[in-house]
Amino acid sequence: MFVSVLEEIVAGVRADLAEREKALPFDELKRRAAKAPAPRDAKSVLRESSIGVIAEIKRRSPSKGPLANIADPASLAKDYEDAGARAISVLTEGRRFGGSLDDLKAVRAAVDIPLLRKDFVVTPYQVHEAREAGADLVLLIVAALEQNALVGLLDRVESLGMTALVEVHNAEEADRALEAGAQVIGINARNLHTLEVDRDVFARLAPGLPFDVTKIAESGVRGPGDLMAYAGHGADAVLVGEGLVASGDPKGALTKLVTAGSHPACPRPSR
Ligand SMILES: O=C(O)c1ccccc1NCC(=O)[C@H](O)[C@H](O)COP(=O)(O)O
Repeated sequence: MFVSVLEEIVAGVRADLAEREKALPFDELKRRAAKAPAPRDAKSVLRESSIGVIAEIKRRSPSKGPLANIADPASLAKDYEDAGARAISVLTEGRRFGGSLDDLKAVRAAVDIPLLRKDFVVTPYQVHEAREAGADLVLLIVAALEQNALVGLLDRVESLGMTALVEVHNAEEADRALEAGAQVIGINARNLHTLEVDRDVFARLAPGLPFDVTKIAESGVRGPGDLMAYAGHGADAVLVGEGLVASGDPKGALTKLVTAGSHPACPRPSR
């Protein structure tokens, strides 16, 4: 039987999750999450009048292997914040991306802008973990979730005051995201089953989304030209990992993107 990359990742995530659930009962986790400082209003931050950048902390990936030796994620996050990132994405998956919830906690202590827990969230337990670690946004990948689970997790994220970034890669997934009530939709250029990157997916799907849905272009941004192209197709923000962490100068690379995004010649998100 063919097992896709996404299915393999989710199987590992579930195994690791079972260990954490044994170590910390759900009720206790919920109590701790309820005591965390209130989440930031990421929705408003992502709907400013110029295209924004969500800068990602990404050590390695299934598609590229090792990308960057990030010994101090808090310091990288501070550089991102100083360079004008609108939000920071922290990959917390350990096996394939080398991330952790400790990374998220360290980043939370270092910056004030909204934080995304970027992981393969399949249970409510992970949503409360995200809140406890200080996340303001939680990624929900439509391709990894049955519709009932997607609806339940989205509701859980919002009931904790956070924002769900609901990720899609094709028209059917976009319909499912809208039916579930998603208000912030990430269109990922990367097919998570095959790892192929097709930057044209955003241009194909974004026009079919309602104008009041916030649209994030994910993956494949390697420089200002890609950001400008996504802006031309109506993106409110781009989510960038490899193009920053593997550049040798993440702060400089982000500054170039932010400068391009705020240039008068850069198309503005349409409202
Ligand atoms: O990056 C991967 O290889 C990958 C493989 C399987 C599932 C998810 C994967 N990446 C997560 C992401 O969506 C990206 O980290 C994010 O969009 C940034 O992409 P990029 O700028 O191309 O690093």
